[in-house]
Amino acid sequence: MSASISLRDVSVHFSLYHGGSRSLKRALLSRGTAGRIASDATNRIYVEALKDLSLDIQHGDRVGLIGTNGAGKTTLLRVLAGIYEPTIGQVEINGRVTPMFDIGLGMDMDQSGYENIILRGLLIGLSREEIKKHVADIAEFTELGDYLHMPLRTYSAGMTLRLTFGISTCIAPDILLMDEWVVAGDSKFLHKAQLRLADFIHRSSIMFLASHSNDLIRMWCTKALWLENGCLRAFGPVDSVMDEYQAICDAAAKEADAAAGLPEGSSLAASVRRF
Ligand SMILES: Nc1ncnc2c1ncn2[C@@H]1O[C@H](COP(=O)(O)OP(=O)(O)OP(=O)(O)O)[C@@H](O)[C@H]1O
Repeated sequence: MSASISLRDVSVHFSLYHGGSRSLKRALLSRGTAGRIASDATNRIYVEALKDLSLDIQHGDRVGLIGTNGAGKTTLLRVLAGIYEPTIGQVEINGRVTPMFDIGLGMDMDQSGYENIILRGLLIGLSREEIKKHVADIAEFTELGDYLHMPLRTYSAGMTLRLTFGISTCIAPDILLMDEWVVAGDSKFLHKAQLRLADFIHRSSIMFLASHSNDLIRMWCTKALWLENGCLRAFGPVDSVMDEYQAICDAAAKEADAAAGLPEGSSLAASVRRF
């Protein structure tokens, strides 16, 4: 079966307040957050995290999600993972979705590493029989040894990462959803993880990677999807979308430098480029 994703007029709203404080409501609406905060006929105030998004993603697409802070990247990943239901619109997904962005999702701090392998395995759509076949491989990859018998609350953050990563990458994914932390690290473990990840991504049919790093997007993706204030600003071949995006980021950086009286190419410019 070939994997595919179709989104039709998808919007996601997060309710903020209902009725109540008029002054707070007025303050929020007047700020507007670039038009993101709205209210409906029943006085409900909400954020439009995604707005009228329509998309068709085909087998083989490796999609980089770009946009400034709050653009809607994580919300879109969560919609694709089935964590959020769209408030409006339809999502159709063919293929098994493997989310790799909420590291703690599906993990129980009071259960052992081995028990968590089963819990998270079930979360990523495996049956108990399938999970059992992968336990030895996951245990070997994590190098956690006897710690796998200990409760997760006794693990360091790095040990938890090894476990989560080992479990999530044990199967060939149809649709892989990632945040940049998965590919951006440079510790000894992450170097080892990158080899496994490269193979994992290669075996996936569709991949989404949300990142603020233009280099990572160009390295891993074939297409880029640019979100702006929850709306689709551009979607197409990675180089053409990234060139346009980078030009906008560079212009914003220049403007910020000029406003701050800094020379071009300063650290302020660099930080605007990153975000
Ligand atoms: N649970 C929530 N409740 C209320 N508002 C939310 C919630 N989650 C996200 N938002 C709002 O939705 C918008 C999109 O957020 P989202 O986290 O998807 O952005 P993002 O592009 O992933 O940002 P970043 O790059 O900073 O991680 C933001 O305005 C954010 O404040």
